Amino acid sequence: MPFLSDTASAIKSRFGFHDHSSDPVRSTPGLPKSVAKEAVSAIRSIRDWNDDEDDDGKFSTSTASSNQSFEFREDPSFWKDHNVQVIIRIRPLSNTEISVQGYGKCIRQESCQTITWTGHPESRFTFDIVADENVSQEQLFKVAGLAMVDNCMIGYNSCMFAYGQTGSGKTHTMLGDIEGGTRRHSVNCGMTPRVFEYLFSRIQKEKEAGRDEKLKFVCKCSFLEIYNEQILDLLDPSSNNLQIREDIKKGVYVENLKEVEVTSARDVMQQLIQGAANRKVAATNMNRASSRSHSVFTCIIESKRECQGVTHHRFARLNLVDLAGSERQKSSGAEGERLKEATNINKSLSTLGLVIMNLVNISNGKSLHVPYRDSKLTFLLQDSLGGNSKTIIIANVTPSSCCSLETLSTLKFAQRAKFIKNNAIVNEDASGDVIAMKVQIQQLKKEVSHLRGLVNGGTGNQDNDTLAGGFPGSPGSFKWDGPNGSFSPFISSKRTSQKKDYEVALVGAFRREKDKDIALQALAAESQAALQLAKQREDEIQGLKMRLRFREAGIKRLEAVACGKISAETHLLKEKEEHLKEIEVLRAQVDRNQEVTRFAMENLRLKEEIRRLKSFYEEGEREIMNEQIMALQNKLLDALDWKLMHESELSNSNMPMEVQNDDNFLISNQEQASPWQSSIKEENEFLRMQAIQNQSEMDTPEETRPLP
Ligand SMILES: Nc1ncnc2c1ncn2[C@@H]1O[C@H](COP(=O)(O)OP(=O)(O)OP(=O)(O)O)[C@@H](O)[C@H]1O
Repeated sequence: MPFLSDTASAIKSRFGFHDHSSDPVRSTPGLPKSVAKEAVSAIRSIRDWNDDEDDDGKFSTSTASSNQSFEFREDPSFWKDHNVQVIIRIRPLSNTEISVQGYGKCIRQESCQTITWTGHPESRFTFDIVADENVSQEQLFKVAGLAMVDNCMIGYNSCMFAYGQTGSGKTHTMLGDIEGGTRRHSVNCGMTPRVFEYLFSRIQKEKEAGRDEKLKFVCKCSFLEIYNEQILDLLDPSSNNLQIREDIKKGVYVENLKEVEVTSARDVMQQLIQGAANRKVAATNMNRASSRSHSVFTCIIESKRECQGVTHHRFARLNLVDLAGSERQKSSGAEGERLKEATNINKSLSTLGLVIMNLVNISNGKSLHVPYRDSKLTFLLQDSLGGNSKTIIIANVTPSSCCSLETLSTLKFAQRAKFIKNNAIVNEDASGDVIAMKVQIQQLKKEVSHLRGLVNGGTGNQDNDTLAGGFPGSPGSFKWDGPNGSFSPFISSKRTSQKKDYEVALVGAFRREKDKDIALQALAAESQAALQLAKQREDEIQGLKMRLRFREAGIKRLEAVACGKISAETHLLKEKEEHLKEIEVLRAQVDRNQEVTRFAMENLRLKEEIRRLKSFYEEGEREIMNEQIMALQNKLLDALDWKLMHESELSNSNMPMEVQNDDNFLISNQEQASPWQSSIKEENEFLRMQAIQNQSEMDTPEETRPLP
């Protein structure tokens, strides 16, 4: 079983550190170039981030002491194919739990992805990652947080939810020890500070790498709390009951929510500490625990890159959400504000559950309304649930058997969430000054025209902006032939003959296909006939049985006649009646005689054969054969003409000049040569007549041809 001592190398390989150090993008084929470029810089940043990591070695030492641990086995290309990731985080047993319930546990981890709830009945769950109690804050960040920041840098909206019952470790996961500073100061600092430390280190690297591109980043943070279906601004506690608005341009946003520009992880830490303190004060003032409210820390990351006069604008929203405790709030006995609070907390979480359930059903093909607007939380985070976002859900559980049912409920929630399908897109657009755009359009036009030129004749006239020559495949257009785009009349005639060959092949193929169809039909008819034969046999057996019964009845009657029980007359009448019936049965059998069936089948087959031959003759190949025969005939006629011409020349050239001018002598000379010449002539004439006759026969329709 794999141990966490392997985790560091697993994480390294996940991000392609050792194998593809020179070309890290190779592990993610098919990425667009810009995204690939981002990935390269992301991986470089991770490497740098990893290099100055002070507790890298601690993974193995801290986990070596554990009983049984599992490595994180996340697919390196996970976010390329998925938009929602569900992680289970198991926290260690607390002293209180040990004192109440001892070391009894309600869950058993089976692998780095599976976990079994050991209650009754035992239930096994599979998730993207199961992080056991030995997984440190740093490890969890490296598996979940790094990728989330990378996604944001590419321009994807990202969201991380911490879900679980009170005390299961949500705040520990999302914030952890923030008073102690970032990871450099405290091993217990949670996801949020680590995320921002990494985010700003990446921004710094990007800026350094793209100095010539005038790269600018603007990050703005906000921090809010939803309690009792009311929104409180944690960065400005004087404004509460803020309203959620929706705008085509902005999407869903909180009106009048304070946004603070941050330029470093330290800035973010300040805001986080400030917000957390305000949350505590608000909770004390209202006499309630902070676990009854949801907190949402949002950072909007905008980047502007100027390149050749065009501004590329990228935008990503990062939401880090610490949800209220998922246990059911007791409303029995509660009155007034407490009752309202219990109802609202249940409402927001049950709406979250319903939204997830409906999203799962929708992904299974059902058409359902998703009640995003039924709670402030789901309305605000609707993009993160089934929308334009890459979302991570960390479901926190306690292993203690004293919280068995709550843990089961969290596992079930997480299981459902696994089926949510988001549709994340890169938020990017480009704008620029008109002249730069025009230049670009002009260049693109030239490129298009150049390519068209290549397609239409190989000259690739760059200045030709028109569509001269037509599109490839249109009549009169030439096809591009090979990389040099050559074209010649020889190729054209070759193509024509090739075309003819293809036509011939096609006709043959069609004919063969038709033959097969006919053969299939014949087989079907044969099987039909066989079925009929079987039925006929069945009928025959029935007939024989009937005749047997008649015979038995006859014997019985004869016995009765012998005993004097019935008269001979009655017997004969009955016998006659039965014989008539038997004759009917036999007649029916004769009608369905085997021989008849065989002949019928033979008949059927012959009919098909005739049809097939007829179609073969009438279609396709008949014409081709005719054409071929005609071509041969023509060649024969040409050859004969040539032969005749040359023979007459030959005979003339054999004569002496003086003799040629003498008519009498010519005649006598002709007479001299006549036996040999006339036989050749006759032969030629015969062949010529034969050829002409053949040709006229070919031209005459079949029906009108005389019978041989
Ligand atoms: N993975 C962990 N490792 C060590 N300690 C943990 C871990 N998870 C939680 N704890 C500790 O458990 C206690 C409860 O955790 P935490 O306050 O984060 O729970 P919570 O789910 O946020 O509760 P609430 O809903 O009340 O805010 C804290 O003392 C925390 O330090």
